[in-house]
Amino acid sequence: MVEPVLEISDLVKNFGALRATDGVTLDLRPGEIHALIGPNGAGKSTLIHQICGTLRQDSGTIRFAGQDIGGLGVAGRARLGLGRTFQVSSLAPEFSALRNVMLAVQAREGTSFRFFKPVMRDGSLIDTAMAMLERVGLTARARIPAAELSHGERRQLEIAMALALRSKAFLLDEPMAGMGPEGSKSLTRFLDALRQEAPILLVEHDMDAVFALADRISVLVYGRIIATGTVEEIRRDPAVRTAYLGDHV
Ligand SMILES: Nc1ncnc2c1ncn2[C@@H]1O[C@H](COP(=O)(O)OP(=O)(O)OP(=O)(O)O)[C@@H](O)[C@H]1O
Repeated sequence: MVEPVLEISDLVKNFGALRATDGVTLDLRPGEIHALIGPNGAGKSTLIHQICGTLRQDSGTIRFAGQDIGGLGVAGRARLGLGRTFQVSSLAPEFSALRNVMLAVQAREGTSFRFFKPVMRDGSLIDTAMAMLERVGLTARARIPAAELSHGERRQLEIAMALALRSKAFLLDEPMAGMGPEGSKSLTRFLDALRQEAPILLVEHDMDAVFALADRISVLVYGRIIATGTVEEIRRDPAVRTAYLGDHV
């Protein structure tokens, strides 16, 4: 079998008396979109935060690109190629789309964030960043401050930044949230192509997008994975229908 890019084993996270992650085991394989679905409060965001390092697990292991990343912080994991976009955006809102991507390119190359001026004069950095913006369809918006971009455009910008970091896996937390039907459709097409770049762990409530994109789906309920399978397997699973899908199938 092909080696997974990301391997989570028996992960546990408690918030006081609440077990938000209850023995989660899942993996992400090269080239796939693995969707993580489940009701509100099931623990999806908590899991993503433990993978990217903003929360530490109480027990269990997370292996990424062949190594145990449990001891690394957010920056160390990002340097290894863990690319993420969040429900709450991590963009610098006052900077242009182009400058945000340039900072990501710079971070990949290990240059300090402080030297903005020389960076803006570096033609090759601009070219690299513009190429990323072109990939996500934001060329015409390159000089617009991130704060003035639409919600959908900000999501595309975050993906351009993840591309700039040469991510080996993408963690996407509800990328469709707040998008209109057109935005969702075009983001779905984009994510479909993005999986060739790196596999995607996709947390998403939009079931049209999940069913269109996912190679595998895991269903999280009360911090536990109750089923993992293909779209058809998950649609048919009686426990999943009872716990979550109901009318969605
Ligand atoms: N920092 C925290 N302290 C205490 N409880 C928390 C904390 N973060 C999350 N929780 C609780 O952990 C559980 C899982 O929350 P989480 O946000 O991970 O769920 P989710 O599946 O992402 O939900 P949604 O689909 O609404 O985003 C919830 O009961 C939530 O109230």
